Amino acid sequence: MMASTRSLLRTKSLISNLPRFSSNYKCLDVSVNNDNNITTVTLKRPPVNSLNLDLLSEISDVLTDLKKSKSPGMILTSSSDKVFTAGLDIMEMHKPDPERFKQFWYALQDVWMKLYGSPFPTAAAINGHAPAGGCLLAMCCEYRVMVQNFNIGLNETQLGIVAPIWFIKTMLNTISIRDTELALTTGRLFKTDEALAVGLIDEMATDKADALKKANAFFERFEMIPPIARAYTKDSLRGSDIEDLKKNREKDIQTTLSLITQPKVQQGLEFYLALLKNKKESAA
Ligand SMILES: CC/C=C\CC/C=C/CC(=O)SCCNC(=O)CCNC(=O)[C@H](O)C(C)(C)COP(=O)(O)OP(=O)(O)OC[C@H]1O[C@@H](n2cnc3c(N)ncnc32)[C@H](O)[C@@H]1OP(=O)(O)O
Repeated sequence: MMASTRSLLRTKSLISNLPRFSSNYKCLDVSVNNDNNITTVTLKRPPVNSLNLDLLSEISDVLTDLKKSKSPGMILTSSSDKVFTAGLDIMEMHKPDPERFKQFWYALQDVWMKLYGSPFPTAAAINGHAPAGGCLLAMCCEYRVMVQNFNIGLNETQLGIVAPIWFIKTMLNTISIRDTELALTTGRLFKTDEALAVGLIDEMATDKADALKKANAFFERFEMIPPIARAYTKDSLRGSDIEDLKKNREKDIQTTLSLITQPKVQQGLEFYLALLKNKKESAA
């Protein structure tokens, strides 16, 4: 075979393996780094990237595309300069329509299973606050770099809600049992340096560019590691958590719906929403 034909075939096979991303994402920017083929997925749902059904569905789709295309890795970050994501969209939980809530929760479960269990390596460049569901997404990644002077943590109890067991398992996969218990029962939000001290993040960064540089450097660790060995090892560590949710998926949806619709929980959410609004008014 002529050298030029061989190189053409190689190029064709490379092209067919490249991730094909929908250009129709409304709440995400997706770009591939030409130097290392790592995909950066940027959350882009102003003002605070709260995770509603639309955003979760798009994240789920992009994770499917990355898996199909055998991506060498993904970085998750935000287009905001102060919020990574504010967690679940409280409006999806406040006076929810039951059918919509079920779809919303199903989409969240999907994102968790795909991100926590992704065969490709993942890093979060956390360039802003990451409370609750924001912390969950970051913890699903294998490596976290966080810009100084922001907050991260599972603060659900502060809202009068309970973090589901799979949120808890994700934190247990990240920090110690003791620190998880203290953090969850008090709904603690860690400052960046405090998060580093307990191992909730792996590195601090001065700004987003520094966070992206450090996140990109993480993937160099796998250059000499066969992807299949890497993926199986990750699955050995995380797979049983995912299996547990798969088995209990419907029950998890029903339990969450019945908890979230309790009058006391709804009052707590209303109070919390009012606090957010008051904060804005008193700052003005
Ligand atoms: C019962 C068991 C069942 C279920 C368990 C459910 C698990 C839930 C996990 C979650 O993720 S719950 C969500 C928890 N999230 C938070 O506690 C974060 C709340 N937000 C903030 O603390 C702040 O907004 C911020 C630090 C992220 C950003 O602060 P700042 O930049 O100053 O922005 P504002 O506070 O002025 O917010 C702008 C705008 O956005 C609205 N907003 C904020 N967070 C959310 C949210 N999570 N969902 C929906 N909307 C949110 C906020 O009210 C403002 O709205 P305006 O209309 O006043 O502009």
